[in-house]
Amino acid sequence: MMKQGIATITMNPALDLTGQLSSVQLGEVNCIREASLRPAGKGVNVSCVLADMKVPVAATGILGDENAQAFNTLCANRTIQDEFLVAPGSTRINVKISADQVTEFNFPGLEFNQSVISQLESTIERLLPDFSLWVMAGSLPACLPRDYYFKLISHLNAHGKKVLFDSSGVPFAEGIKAKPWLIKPNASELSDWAGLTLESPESQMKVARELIQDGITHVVISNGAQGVLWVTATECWQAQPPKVEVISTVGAGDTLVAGIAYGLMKQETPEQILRRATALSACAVTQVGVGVKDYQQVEQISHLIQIKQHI
Ligand SMILES: Nc1ncnc2c1ncn2[C@@H]1O[C@H](COP(=O)(O)OP(=O)(O)O)[C@@H](O)[C@H]1O
Ligand SMILES: O=P(O)(O)OC[C@H]1O[C@](O)(COP(=O)(O)O)[C@@H](O)[C@@H]1O
Repeated sequence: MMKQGIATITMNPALDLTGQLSSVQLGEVNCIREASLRPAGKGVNVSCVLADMKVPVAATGILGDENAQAFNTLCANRTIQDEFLVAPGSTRINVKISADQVTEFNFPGLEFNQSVISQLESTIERLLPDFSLWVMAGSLPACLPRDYYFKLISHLNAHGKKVLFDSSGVPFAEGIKAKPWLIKPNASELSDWAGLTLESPESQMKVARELIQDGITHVVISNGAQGVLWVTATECWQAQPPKVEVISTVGAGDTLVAGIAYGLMKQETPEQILRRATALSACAVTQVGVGVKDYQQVEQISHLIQIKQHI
């Protein structure tokens, strides 16, 4: 029987090695004040937030067998259905340095062969009857063809599934050709794709409407501290978070995706969905690592989100 839950696919998971210091001196020795190493990657992060919100969630993707344990433990601790496959080698480590701003180093990822790709595809096949909402997020490791998301999204679409897709660069450009149900580029990823500088809500809305005409249902554009613009064929909503203390912006986009997925799954109104999702992502930047740490803080911030509907 179909579960009321969400499945996530992370083709390129990562351990995030996060360090904090007051300022980075390029070309010098920089001593890190606080450090942490956590299992992450876009779909993994989305899964953590959803699991914290008590959504049944299954997470799949391909890990390196040398450091898969951290992900397996995360799934066990957060009650995430662990559907990860392993291939020989090490899952990549991405480095995130928080100083006056965050500098991120995202590494290319694991190399694996066709046999593990076939295992992943069989896993997806097995999960298909259980989940109607699928989140596919992040980069693609170099061993996969650049249009691999096109293939996966087309397959899920053919089975009547709703795909929430968040990627960048060529994998994003190729993936959206399959018309996922929802996409969540940030403003700069959308600008890169369009070959334009999309700074104003009006210019973003125009490009979003073109994508919608082409067959995508929801275009959610995230804009850092400036919030979110959500466009459908008939509506356009904008959310502005309040000013918050920023500790790390890593995982803010993934938290937003989780919040939107949650509200859509619960069939809430666009305003309810956007208010909570924006609050969740604003709270995410006040902490290191993803997850809902303080529900009261989310509730308080949700009342401070300014929502506007464009007519
Ligand atoms: N400085 C900030 N203050 C409040 N909310 C923020 C801040 N930065 C990000 N957010 C929230 O997180 C969402 C995603 O952040 P963004 O940086 O646009 O995504 P991505 O991580 O995908 O690049 C934003 O739309 C916003 O709601
Ligand atoms: O798959 P990519 O695009 O290389 O990104 C992976 C990185 O993005 C993150 O998922 C964070 O993403 P967001 O800041 O966009 O939410 C990190 O945990 C991870 O290191």
